[in-house]
Amino acid sequence: MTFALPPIEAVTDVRLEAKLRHKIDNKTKPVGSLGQLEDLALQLGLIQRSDVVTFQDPQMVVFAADHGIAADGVSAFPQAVTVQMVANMLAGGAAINVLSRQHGFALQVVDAGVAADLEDHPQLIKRKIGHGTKNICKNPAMSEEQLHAALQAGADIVKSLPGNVIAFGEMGIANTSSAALLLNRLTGIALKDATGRGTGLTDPQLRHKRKVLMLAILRHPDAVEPLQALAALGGFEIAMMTGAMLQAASQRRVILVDGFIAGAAALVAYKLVPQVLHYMVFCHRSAERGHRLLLDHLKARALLDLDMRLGEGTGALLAWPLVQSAARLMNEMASFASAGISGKESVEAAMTPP
Ligand SMILES: O=C(O)c1ccc[n+]([C@@H]2O[C@H](COP(=O)([O-])O)[C@@H](O)[C@H]2O)c1
Ligand SMILES: Cc1cc2nc[nH]c2cc1C
Repeated sequence: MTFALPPIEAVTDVRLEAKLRHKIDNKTKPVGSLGQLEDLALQLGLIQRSDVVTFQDPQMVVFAADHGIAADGVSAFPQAVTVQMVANMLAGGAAINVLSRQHGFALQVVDAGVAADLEDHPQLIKRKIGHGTKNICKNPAMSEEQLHAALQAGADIVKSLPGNVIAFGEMGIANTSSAALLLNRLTGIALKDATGRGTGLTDPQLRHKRKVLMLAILRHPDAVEPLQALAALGGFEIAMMTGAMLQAASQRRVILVDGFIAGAAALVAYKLVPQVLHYMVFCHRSAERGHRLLLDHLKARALLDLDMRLGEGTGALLAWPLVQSAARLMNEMASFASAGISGKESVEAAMTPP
């Protein structure tokens, strides 16, 4: 089975963009004074092809999987934490549960490739591609067949979910290693700079991680195209998020991107279909070293910078009130004309000698 890249429309409607800019610029505020929220309002309007932005049934999806490279001591935590944290999420106790409840997001957890098997649960979507990836220091993470199955599963999951906003999070011990390797391979950013402390490595542990990742990258010299790199260096959750993001964009849904690992999936999706970027809101900048460089590469600016590095989708949901505010400001704020407020033209006229 080969995953067919879904068609994604660019949101470049010049007339609509002019209309939206006019609406935003004529609101009762100095032009540009709502800063990044104005760009966000414009983006939301372009995605929804309307100057009134509405959100329905927001979805939070956490993709979980294990990584063979965890055996090489690249994470501060053991592989078993992946399944344990999935169980915590299904019991309602993880940070992402708290934030999903707070912000009214329906939460689903996807078993994309957790090493252990999980019991059925109403919030668990079982799409296991394998029991963890192979150790990428020795082998490609997954076969081509597994890669395409993961991309397709991600797209299927999005198709099965309602709503027009979807937030992407993940859980997978050692997945900052895959994210760093993908960042290096797809952008040329130095591996040393792409590699960070993840769940909290000490200095000597970080040095060890860098050595291990150098071996891993040298093991896959030919995996240069995005899909080849994803199969060789990625993870089941990263590949599934990539397919899911592409599908979400093809359905013109707003994509809320969490931290470094969700960002790596976004990067792969962008390298496959650049227009996908129009649908993405980069919600926060993680403390993980490579995330800043990843966002710079995408010329993206995140909404929040709170030194967070948890993953799960937590940064995405913390930014949600800002996304809602951008929409409401666009929808509800008065214009100079409707409020009867003088524009700066009257001052300019007074300053011009008759
Ligand atoms: O989202 C981030 O930016 C982020 C940064 C560092 C760590 N994490 C989370 O921590 C795990 C990966 O860290 P590590 O050290 O095991 O590679 C994984 O479960 C991620 O959700 C997440
Ligand atoms: C406890 C814990 C919770 C997490 N949530 C996402 N990644 C995580 C990694 C660890 C180690």
